[in-house]
Formats: sequence, structure tokens, C-alpha cells
Amino acid sequence: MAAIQQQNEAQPDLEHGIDYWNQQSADYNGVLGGFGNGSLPRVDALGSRQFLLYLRPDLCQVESALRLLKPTPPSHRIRAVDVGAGVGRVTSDVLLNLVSDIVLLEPVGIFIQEGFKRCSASQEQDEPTSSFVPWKGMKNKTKSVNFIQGTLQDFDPSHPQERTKPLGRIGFIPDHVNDDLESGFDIVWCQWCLGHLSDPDLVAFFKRCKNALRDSKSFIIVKENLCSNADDGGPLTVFDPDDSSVTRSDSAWKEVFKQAGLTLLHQKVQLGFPIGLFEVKMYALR
Ligand SMILES: C[S@@+](CC[C@H](N)C(=O)[O-])C[C@H]1O[C@@H](n2cnc3c(N)ncnc32)[C@H](O)[C@@H]1O
Repeated sequence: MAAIQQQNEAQPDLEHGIDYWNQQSADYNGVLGGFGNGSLPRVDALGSRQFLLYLRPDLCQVESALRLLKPTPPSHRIRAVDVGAGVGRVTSDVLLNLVSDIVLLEPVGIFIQEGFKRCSASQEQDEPTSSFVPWKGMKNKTKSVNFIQGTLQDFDPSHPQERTKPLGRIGFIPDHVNDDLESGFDIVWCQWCLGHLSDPDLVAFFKRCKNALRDSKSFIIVKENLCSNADDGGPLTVFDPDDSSVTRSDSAWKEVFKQAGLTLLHQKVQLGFPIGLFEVKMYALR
């Protein structure tokens, strides 16, 4: 097993990370480090949707089936979990376009409350109140978002409500809500939050996610910043003391995937982001 080189010895600190995010504004600008008002959110969401549809072209059919079969939803509902979800940006702009049920996990109170508020408001109103993409399927209650406050370290997607604080479900309510939550996920979406975990915590988290995949078509998506590999091409991480997170190189990510027993199905660099940012890559794993 390759040793991961670090530019310094510091490791992510859970409380420091959460304190940092508590100081940011509960909006796209806050969760995107000041890049919430330009093209980045739209480019990011389009890249993510393309990546998902490459892996699961059938998700388009789920969307059209939901429209055609209203008000009776199709028997096979596609379920995703959006972890470290901030104000629900990925949920609203990526996942609700393509899947039927989402569990949104976020530890920071101001972020998850904002996501919950926007999602509730979209049930009542004909048009979204902001320039955000509407929460598709919320108004007619064909889709659902389940809000859970908790950390990646504590979260077990096989038992989403253990060691977390369930805040409520908006939209579609199945007959057996708890059974539904415990029956595994088609997609686990992890974006711009895994740097808050040390390697051992991340490996353990991935193993729990792998166990919670619903079937042979299910996968985990990791969309994260990359630093350069070490000079010899080996894994490297860079620590950021501001938010107490690590940025991993491509080799460092692949080393962690290997330790977690995950197979890489597909990978793609996100294009079109402003110059000067870290490279961002999407990995699909099972
Ligand atoms: C850069 S924001 C990204 C939010 C969202 N994934 C997005 O792409 O819009 C990082 C998020 O990670 C969350 N976070 C930080 N530490 C965490 C932890 N230990 N467990 C879960 N989420 C965490 C923060 O609260 C914040 O919402």
C-alpha cells in the first residue's frame, strides 16, 4: 500500500471544520467559497447531470415516467443520498432532476434549515422564489427530500436515522417511511465535503456507503478538488488550516478507494470552471 505524502502533518478536525462552515452565509456563495453568483453553479450542475446520465441513461426515463404516470408514481423509485449537502444545491440542481427520493445529510444547522425552508416553500408556490432551479416534483409531491442533520463520520447510509437528527420529509410520503429509508441507495453523492475526513475515517465511510448500495446498478459519486500528485506521481494531500480540510491528489483519492475496496467505474474532469481553482474531478465507484 502506497504511503500518502502530506505537505504537513495536520489532519482535519471535525469541530473546526463545522465552526468554519457555521461562519459562512447560508446560500450558494457561502457553500461555494464566493463563487455562487457566477457561472460555476450552473456549469457544475450540468457537468454532474451529464456524468450521471452517462452512467444511468435510464434516469431520464424515470423522470418522464414520473410525469406520465402522475399522480401514481412508478413502483421502482430511484433513491439518492446527498452528503455534506450544504444548502441543498446538488439536491435541487442535479438530483431532483433525475431521481425520485433524496436523503440530504448536512451537519450545519443554518445550511440545512435554509435547504429545508426553500424546499418547503417550493411545495406551495407556482414559481421558485429565487433564481435557483426549481425543486422539480416538490409541488406535485411526486418526489421527496428527507432532511437529516449529521456528520459523515457518524452517518451509516444503511441506517440513515441512527446517530443523526432527522428534521423531516418534504414531498412524496411512502406507505412505510422507515422501511423506505432503510432499503439502500441507488446513488450516494459526495461533493466538496470529503476533505473534512481523515483517510481512516474516509475509508470507513466509503465501506459503509458500499454496504448501503441497493443493487448492481448502484454507485457512489465523488466530486472533489484535486491537488497535484507528488513529483514521483504518488499520492499527496495538502492541508487547509482555514476550514481544517485536506485536498487530495488523484493518486491519493485512488489509494483511498482501493483501501475501501471500491472499484472505479468512470472518471471525468469537470471542465469550464474559472481559471485559478483546483482541478475538480468526478469519480463513479462501486
Ligand atoms: C464546500 S461545502 C459543499 C456543500 C455541497 N456539497 C455543495 O456542493 O454545494 C462543504 C460542506 O461540507 C459540510 N461538512 C463539513 N464537515 C462535515 C462533516 N464532518 N460531515 C458532513 N458534512 C460536513 C459543510 O457543512 C458544508 O456544507
